[in-house]
Amino acid sequence: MKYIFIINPEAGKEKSKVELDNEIRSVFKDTDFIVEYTRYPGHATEIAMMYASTKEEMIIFACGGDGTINEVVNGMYKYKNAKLALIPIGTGNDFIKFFKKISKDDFLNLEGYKDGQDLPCDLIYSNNRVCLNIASVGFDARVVQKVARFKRLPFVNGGFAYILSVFNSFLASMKFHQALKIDDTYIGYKNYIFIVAANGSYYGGGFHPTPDAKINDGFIDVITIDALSRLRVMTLIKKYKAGEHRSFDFVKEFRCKKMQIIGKKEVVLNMDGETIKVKDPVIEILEKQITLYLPKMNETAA
Ligand SMILES: Nc1ncnc2c1ncn2[C@@H]1O[C@H](COP(=O)(O)OP(=O)(O)OP(=O)(O)O)[C@@H](O)[C@H]1O
Repeated sequence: MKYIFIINPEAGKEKSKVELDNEIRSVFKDTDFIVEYTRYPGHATEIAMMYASTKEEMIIFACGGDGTINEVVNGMYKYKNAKLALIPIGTGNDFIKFFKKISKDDFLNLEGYKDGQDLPCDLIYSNNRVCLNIASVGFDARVVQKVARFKRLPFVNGGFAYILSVFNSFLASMKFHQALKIDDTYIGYKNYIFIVAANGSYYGGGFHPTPDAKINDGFIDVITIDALSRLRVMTLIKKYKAGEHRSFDFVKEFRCKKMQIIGKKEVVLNMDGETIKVKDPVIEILEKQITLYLPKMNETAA
């Protein structure tokens, strides 16, 4: 078995990359391991693909935040010889919050991977890309898209870019006029704030849109939020963050294998923090497409 560590030196701030590097060299010293550092956005996809396509049995460790996981998954998901492990040294690390019985410290403890366990996991597919966690269209996708733009400004770091982006998106129209196709059911045009298609259950720094979503059940959990006034949105954000929004009549839930978001114009589609502009995206589940390699724990993870 080969162990490939792909480290994003720009991710998060907590765990020092030097410390992680030393730990890898100490814990994995008697194994066949390689440590690679990303040098630019998108590089983790290239590295993961380069190794996974050799067809050798391997575990690829995505060391970073959710953006790094997304890049690594996109490079390796077609190759069954490669499993994915997660070392959450990013800022939000929302994907791993799905695992109630494995803490962030467990994921960070390299010793735990000597005797880990496999969990086949679904992926969400759209427009030649996959994501492990959550895809969305509407207000939150716009926020993600604008963060990247604000980050390019001088003296603007990630946190400030996020605040600027939320503020800016809040001032723009918050109505997205879309029709939906959920499996074979057509739902006519309506104004939404956003539409979330989830495999995992947390995103955006701890928001909990789909508390019942399971990463290995073969389904996409969809929630839609109808257009509301800005004041109403502000009063409800806390409930949305806590996952307590589902009883409101402006929230609808669906579970499906495939959906389409239909509109007159292109939409911004967010897939785990990566955004693309597309017309009428089809979003579908790829059942058990990837194997997660989880650190040792006492009970089953999902
Ligand atoms: N060497 C690099 N220089 C600049 N950016 C990089 C480099 N390597 C990777 N990136 C980019 O860094 C971005 C942020 O990474 P990531 O999402 O993993 O960390 P984070 O934002 O701290 O965590 P989270 O998404 O969990 O909040 C990714 O979009 C990735 O493309």
